[in-house]
Amino acid sequence: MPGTDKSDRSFSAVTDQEALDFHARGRPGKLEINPTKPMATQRDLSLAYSPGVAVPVKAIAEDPSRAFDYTARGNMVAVISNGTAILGLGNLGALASKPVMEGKAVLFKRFADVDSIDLEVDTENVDEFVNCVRFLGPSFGGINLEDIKAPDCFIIEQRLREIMDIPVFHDDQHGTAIIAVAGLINALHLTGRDLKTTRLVCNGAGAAAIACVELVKAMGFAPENVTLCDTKGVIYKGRTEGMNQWKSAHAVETEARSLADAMEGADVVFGLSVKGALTEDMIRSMGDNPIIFAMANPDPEITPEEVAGIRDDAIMATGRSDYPNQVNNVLGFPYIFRGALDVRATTINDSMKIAAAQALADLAREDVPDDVAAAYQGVRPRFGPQYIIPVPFDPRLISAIPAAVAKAAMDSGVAQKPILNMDLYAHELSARRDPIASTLQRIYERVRRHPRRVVFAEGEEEQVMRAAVSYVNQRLGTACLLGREEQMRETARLAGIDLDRPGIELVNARVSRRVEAYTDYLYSRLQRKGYLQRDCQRLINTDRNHFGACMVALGDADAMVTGITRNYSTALEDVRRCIDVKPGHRMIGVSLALCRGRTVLVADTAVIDMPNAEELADIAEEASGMARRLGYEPRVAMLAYSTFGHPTGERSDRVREAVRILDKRRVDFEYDGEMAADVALNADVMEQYPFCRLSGTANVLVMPAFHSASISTKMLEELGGSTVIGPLLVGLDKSVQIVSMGAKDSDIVNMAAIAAYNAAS
Ligand SMILES: NC(=O)C1=CN([C@@H]2O[C@H](COP(=O)(O)OP(=O)(O)OC[C@H]3O[C@@H](n4cnc5c(N)ncnc54)[C@H](OP(=O)(O)O)[C@@H]3O)[C@@H](O)[C@H]2O)C=CC1
Ligand SMILES: CC(=O)C(=O)O
Ligand SMILES: [Mg+2]
Repeated sequence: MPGTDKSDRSFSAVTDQEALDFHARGRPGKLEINPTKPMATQRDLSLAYSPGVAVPVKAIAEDPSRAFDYTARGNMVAVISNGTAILGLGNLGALASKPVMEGKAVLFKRFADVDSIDLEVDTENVDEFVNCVRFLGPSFGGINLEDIKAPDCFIIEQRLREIMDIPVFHDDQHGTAIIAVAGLINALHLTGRDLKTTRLVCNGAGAAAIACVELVKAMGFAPENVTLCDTKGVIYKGRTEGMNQWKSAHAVETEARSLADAMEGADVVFGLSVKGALTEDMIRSMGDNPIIFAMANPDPEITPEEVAGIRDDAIMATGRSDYPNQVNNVLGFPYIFRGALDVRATTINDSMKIAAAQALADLAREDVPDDVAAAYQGVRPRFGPQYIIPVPFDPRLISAIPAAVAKAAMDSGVAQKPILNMDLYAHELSARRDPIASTLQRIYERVRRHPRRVVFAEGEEEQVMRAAVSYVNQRLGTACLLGREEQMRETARLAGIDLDRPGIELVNARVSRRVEAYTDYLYSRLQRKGYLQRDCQRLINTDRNHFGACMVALGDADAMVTGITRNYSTALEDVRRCIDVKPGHRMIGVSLALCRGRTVLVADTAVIDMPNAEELADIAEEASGMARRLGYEPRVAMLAYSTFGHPTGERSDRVREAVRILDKRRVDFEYDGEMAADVALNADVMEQYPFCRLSGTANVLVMPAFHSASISTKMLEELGGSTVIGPLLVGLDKSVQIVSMGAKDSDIVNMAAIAAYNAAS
């Protein structure tokens, strides 16, 4: 079959403990609320609260549409569940559904910049549930119903749609149907099938299943070719047991009574039931080139490995992210609501759903550009059986799907605020993408393609062990944990960490056969700096930074990460005794600051205390090289307290001189200065200097000295709510990264991945 690649689980599953730790760490759960206006002064309080707040209150009372101007309503969606059908886990109650609902709320934000809050409603009574939700309408721009069992979900959604004037969308029905249909359109195309004669069996007759079969019939499937099955078997005409009106509407005349009967010769099977519901015999009995969407979560009705074991002509999809072809409603709900909110749609109608499905299907057929390939494990996918649908991290989704949905809303007359310039809208949509996620994604995917052996020097620390396990689980390479084996095993046992897995190596410096080689190497470097052979031997035997750095220096490992037990400068001194600066380069620290959707690189945040003009020019060169390696085209601002000569002062002269040096060096990136931070970062302020050579606001900030770099990045983090990654060490001959003391396991993995990435580049 064209385009078939070897089936490949793209990245690791997580352990139960990792999942619990992830949710428990820091502030428990996955969500918090942040104000969007300052609330610092008496005046702020007077504006935000009494008396100022009375003004928008009266305006909204006069004209309800003003709520979209003066409140968060227009970008706010509630994810509401009673927990009666949580994923494929069944009815576990409202409270137990909260992790899933928080997760959906976070996905709204992450993928489409929609603010979202989860609401768990503790009732299984349909009237109570409807009443609860209907009165919440003024709070939200949309309602996303989730994991409510059939048939209650049909009644609830229908009634809420009738009484509410905002979009009400049951994700498990329509979200799932839209994505499944998008995948199906492409799978039918690849197998050359005509949908009028294609036979589909759907196992499960609940929320997701009923919506899917309704949509495939709306697409043109013949009703007699679509067979629904539930726990009682085939839903045939005349069946009475376990029926309801929604199932009856899809009952067929057939002799088949069991799922196995129905599957014989079928072209397509949709699994929307529970783990393991499809057997190998059933799959064997299907027609040629069968299309198998096993969509139960978290575990599918049958696994891709099981299918691959019995036939090689199937197009296989699951609801999970760790197999190719993820048919999951995460591809739909964030973007569908984004489009609906942006045109202030009163509802999400069939035209909008079909537009979303078609846009998704079309996207999978397009060539994948370079910057998108990273989202696909760095392997550029080609439309085919292993790639019938884009992955959730595909950065094109945010512009393609909402635009299609918004246009369909306008064309079908449900948009209250039409978009006038669709090109501009597509551009605005792309700007909503979270840039750090793409950057880290790119780094991780590149390392996955070139897995690296990384030394985790502080291997006895619990969070370092967790980071090492995560590094290996994510298929980034081998993790060498340095430490005393007994100590590491005991700590791991107490913390419930499993170190006995392929890819984790425990390295004890005291008994290593490489001690002699490392000692000789270190002695050759330090003998004229006051060190005796036995001093070097002691360093190698007892100091893990020295041992680890020598592993990297002598090629026994590709990269190293350290830093949680020692301050940065001490760790750096240890490393520098073993590793040189790359010839022709200067060692600096670059921090990545991510704030309100913007990423800036700040340098030098680690090494040179008070750089002279020459050194500032070097910093600009190193930082711009790093920016390029991370996928940014550098626009470097040489920062000072003054801008282009005013006010004057010795510190600014040095920065101005650095700009002249860069001019002489004829470097191949944009730079200018000296300039103040607001000129560098604010386009309106920059406009006051029309001669400024930067083509846009700066994305690389060269600070005049270490102290200003360190102070400003820490302030950004503590006061500005920015995420700061780094300092990343740049310019060393071998790849080493130093985390800050007390770093969390997730920070350590990120740094290990960056170290591995630098080793590869
Ligand atoms: N990939 C995705 O994006 C999505 C996947 N899903 C998955 O679909 C499944 C169903 O979810 P949802 O529709 O919301 O839940 P519902 O509770 O509404 O429906 C469940 C349906 O599954 C049927 N069922 C349960 N066990 C079996 C079995 N062994 N054989 C045949 N049918 C069975 C039930 O039959 P009966 O009517 O006889 O009780 C019922 O019809 C879940 O696994 C969920 O994770 C859901 C939404 C999105
Ligand atoms: C994905 C989803 O919504 C579900 O499995 O219920
Ligand atoms: Mg769901």
